[in-house]
Amino acid sequence: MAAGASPAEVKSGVADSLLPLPEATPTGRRLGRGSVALLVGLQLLLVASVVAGLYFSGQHLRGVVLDHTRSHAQVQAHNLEDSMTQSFNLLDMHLRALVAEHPEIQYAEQGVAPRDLEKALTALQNKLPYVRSLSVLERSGRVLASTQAANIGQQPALEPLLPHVAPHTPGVLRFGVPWRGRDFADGSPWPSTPGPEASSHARDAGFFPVTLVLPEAPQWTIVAAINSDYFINQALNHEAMPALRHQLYTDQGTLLLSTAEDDLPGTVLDGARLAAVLERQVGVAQWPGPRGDAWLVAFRPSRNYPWFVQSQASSTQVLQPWRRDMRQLALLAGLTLVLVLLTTGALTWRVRRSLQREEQRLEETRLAASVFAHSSDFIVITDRQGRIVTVNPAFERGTGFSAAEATGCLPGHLSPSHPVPAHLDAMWAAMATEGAWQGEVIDWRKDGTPLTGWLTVNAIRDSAGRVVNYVGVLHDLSRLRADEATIRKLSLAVEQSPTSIVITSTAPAIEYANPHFFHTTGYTPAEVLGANPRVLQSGQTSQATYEAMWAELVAGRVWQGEFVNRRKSGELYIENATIAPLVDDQGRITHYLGIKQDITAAKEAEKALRLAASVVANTHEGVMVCDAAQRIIEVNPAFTRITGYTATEVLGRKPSLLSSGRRSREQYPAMWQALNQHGHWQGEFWNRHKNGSLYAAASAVNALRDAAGQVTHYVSVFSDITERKHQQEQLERLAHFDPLTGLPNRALLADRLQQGLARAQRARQGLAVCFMDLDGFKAVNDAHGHDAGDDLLAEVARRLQGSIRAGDTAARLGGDEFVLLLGGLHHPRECEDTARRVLHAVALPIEVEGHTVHVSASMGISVFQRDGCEAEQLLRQADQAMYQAKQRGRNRYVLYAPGMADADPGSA
Ligand SMILES: Nc1nc2c(ncn2[C@@H]2O[C@H](COP(=O)(O)OP(=O)(O)OP(=O)(O)O)[C@@H](O)[C@H]2O)c(=O)[nH]1
Repeated sequence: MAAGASPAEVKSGVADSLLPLPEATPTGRRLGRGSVALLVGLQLLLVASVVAGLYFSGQHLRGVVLDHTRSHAQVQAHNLEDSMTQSFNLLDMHLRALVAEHPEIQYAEQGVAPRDLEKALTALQNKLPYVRSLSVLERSGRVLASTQAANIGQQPALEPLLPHVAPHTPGVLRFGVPWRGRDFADGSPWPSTPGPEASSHARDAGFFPVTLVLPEAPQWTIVAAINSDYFINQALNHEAMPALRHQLYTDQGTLLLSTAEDDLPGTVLDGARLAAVLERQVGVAQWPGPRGDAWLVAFRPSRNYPWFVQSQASSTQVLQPWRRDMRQLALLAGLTLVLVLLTTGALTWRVRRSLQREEQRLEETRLAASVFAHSSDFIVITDRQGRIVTVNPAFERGTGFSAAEATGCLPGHLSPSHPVPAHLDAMWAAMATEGAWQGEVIDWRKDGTPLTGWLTVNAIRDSAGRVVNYVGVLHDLSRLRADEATIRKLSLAVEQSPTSIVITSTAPAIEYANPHFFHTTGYTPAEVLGANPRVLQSGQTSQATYEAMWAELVAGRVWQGEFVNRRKSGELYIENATIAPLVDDQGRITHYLGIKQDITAAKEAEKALRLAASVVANTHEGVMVCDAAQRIIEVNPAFTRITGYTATEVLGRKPSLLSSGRRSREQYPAMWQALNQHGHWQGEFWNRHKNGSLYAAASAVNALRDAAGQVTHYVSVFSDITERKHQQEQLERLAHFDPLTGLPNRALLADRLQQGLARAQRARQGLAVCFMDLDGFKAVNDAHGHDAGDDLLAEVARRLQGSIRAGDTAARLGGDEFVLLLGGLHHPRECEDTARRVLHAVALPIEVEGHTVHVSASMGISVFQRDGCEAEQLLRQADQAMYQAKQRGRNRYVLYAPGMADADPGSA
C-alpha cells in the first residue's frame, strides 16, 4: 500500500480528524449550552433587578420627597407663623408704646388730632416695614390722621374684624378682611367670591387692616394697613421649595394673603377643611386636589392672633423633580441596561457561536472519524517519512493486514515476498513536487492475491505549510473489473441472443435493439432507433391486446403475449413478446425491456401438430409412442379401445405387456432388425386384451431419429384384424376341410399326400393310401333321411380318426368316400391291421336319429414303397383296389397290386 493525494491539499485539521478520535464530549456541549442559558438567565435577572430596583428606589424616593415636603411645609408654616406673630407682636408693642411716647394722645379731643400725631405715626411706620400706612380713626370710623394723606377723611369699612369682641374694646389687636389696592384711599375689600374682574387683580396682593384701640385713648382706633407683599416676599425669599405655597387665613377661613399668584385673597376655605384645621390646631394633612392629585398641607395657627398659616403643595408639583429625576434615572438605567444587555448579548452570541463552531468541528470530526471507520475504501495515514500511522477497518478487511501489522511499516513493503509495487517511485516523485498523486495501482493482499485499485494520495500540512502526514485512499477496483467482465459478457449475450431484445423509453421510443431484432424485422438501426415500436404493427393484433399490455406495464407488471407484426418486407410474422418495465432506485419506470421471439414457424408446426394430434386422437387405429428405452409415453383412445388398457395403465411400461405369447420365435428379432436397418417394420401380432382374450393386430412400427441419427421414439400404429383373421381361417377351413365331418377334404388330402410322400421318401418308409367307400349307405339315406345320413357320415369320420395314429390322415373325398393316409410303414402289410380295425369300427352299429343302423365299408389300399410313384397314381390305384373290394363282396379291403385280377382279396 502506498499513501496518496487528491488534487487539492488537505489541511492538517482533517488529518487529525482522520486519526482515531475520542468520543465527542456531550458533557462539554451541555456545559456550553448551560453557560449560554446561564448568561441569558443572568441578563433577564439583571433586567428584572434593575427594573425592580428602579421601581422600589423610585417609590422610596417618592416617599422621601413627600415626607420631606411635609416636614418642610411644617417647618415653613411654623417659621412663617412665628415670623408674622412676632411682626404683629412688634406692631402691637409699638402701637401701645405710642401713648408713652405721645401722652397727649390720650387727652386729645374728638375730631382734633394731636399735634405731631402724624409725625409720630410716620416715625412708627418707618420702624415697621410691613406696614403700608398707619391711620387713626375716630369713633365714627373717619380717618383723622394717617401716614398717607389720601386716607384722611376716608371712612373705610373695616368690619368684620377678628377676634369677635365688642367694638372699641381696647388692647385687642384685631384683623380685618383683605383689601386690594395700595391703601384705603384707592382700595376696596376683596370679595369672598371672586368675580370676573378678579383676574385683573391677580398680581395685586393688596393689604389687610389691623386695628388696635389703646386703653389710654379709647376714643381712637389705630388702623395699620399691612402690606401683604412684604410677607409674601419674606416667605418666598426663605422658600427653597418652589412648589410650596404659603397662605394666611383668618380663623374664619378668609384668605388674607398667599404666595401663589392664583390664590385670590378674600376667598374662603372649605368649611370641612377649616374645621379640621381649627380642630387640630397644628399638624399636617393630605387633601385631594382638584385635578386628581393630592395636596400636602401643614397648618400653624398663630399663638396670639386669630389667623393661621397654611403651607401646602400639590403632590404633582412636588413630585415633578422626582419624576424628572426618575425619568432621567430610568433613561440612564435603561441605557446602561441596554449597554449591558448588548455587551452580554454579544458575549452570549460569541459563546454560542463558539459553541456552534465547536459542535460543528466536533460533528465534522465525528463525520470524518465515521468516514474513516466505515468507508469501504482503504484509508492509510502515514507520517512524513511515509511510515503507516493508522489504517481503517476496510483496509484490514480488504488486505488481510491488521492495523498492528501495518503500523510502522512503509506502504509497499507490507508483503516482503512480493515485488515492490511499480507505482511507488512515480508516486513519491509527484508527492515531492505537487503534494498529491493518484492513479491505478496493483498491490498485494496478505494472502498474496493481487489487489487492483485507484489510489489517491494527499499530503497534509500544518499551519506553517510543512508536511506532517500523508493520507492514502485506495478504492478497490477488483469488483468493478469483475463487474465490467460480467457486463461485457451480458452485452455479448444480448448482442448475440437468438431472441430479439429491445429497450424502449417510456415515450415509447426504441433506444436499443440487438442484431437479432434487425435480422427478424429487416429494419436497419437507423430506421428504428428513436422510432415508436408501432412501426412494426401490422394492424392484425387486436386493440385489446395493446390495452391489456399497457395496463400491465403501467402498473409495473410484466406482460407476456403475442403480436402479429410486419417485417420491413411486408411479410407478417407472429411474435411472442415478454415486456417488462425497468425501474430506477426510486421505483419509477424509466424503460421497457422487450424480449421477443419469432414464433411463426413454431405456430405453423403447432398447427400441424394439433392436426396430427387430432388425427391420432380420432383415428380407429391404435397409436402407441415409446421412448428410446421402449417405454410407452403416449397412446391414443383407439389404443385403449383395442387393448383394453387406459393410458395411465400403460404409460412408462413396455409394449410386451400387450403380448399374448403367441408369436413365432423369429418374429421379434426380425422386427428389430428391420427397425434398426430401415427404421420401419410391418407385420401382425397376436396380442392379449386386458380381459384375457386374444386379438390380432396388424402393426406398423417406425423408429424416429434425431438429427444425430439417434433413435428418440418408436411410433407403433396398429389395427385390430381379429375379425379378418377369423374370416380367413374360416375360408381356409372351408377350402381344406369337409364341413360335415371336419375331415380334410380332397384338396388338403392332396397336400397331405404330397407331404406324406416326401416324408416317406426321405425316411425311406412306406405310405399306405386307403380308399374307402361305405356299403349300403344309400339305404340309410333312403330309410331315415338325408340328415340321418349326415349323422352317420360324421360318426364314421369320428371312428376313422379314432382308429388311426396321430400322424396319419383321414379325409373325406365326398359322398360316402373316405381316404386314409397311413405313414411310417416299414412293410407294406403293416397297414392291414389298421385297415381291419377301421373296417371293424365302421361296421359296428350306429345310432342315428333314434335308429340303429348298420353299414360297412369297402377299402382299396395302395402302398408307396419306392421313388417315382405319383400321388395321383397311388390314389387311383387305391380306388381301383376299393372297386375290387366292392366287387368281392364288400366289407373288406383289397391291396392294390398290378393287374388287380390277381389281387389278393382281404376281408374284415
Ligand atoms: N346322406 C347323404 N347322402 C349322400 C351324400 N353324398 C352322397 N350321398 C348318397 O350316397 C349314396 C351313395 O351311393 P352308393 O354308393 O351307390 O350307395 P350304396 O348304397 O353304398 O351302394 P354301394 O356303394 O354300391 O354299396 C347316394 O344315394 C348319394 O345320394 C351325403 O353327403 N349325405
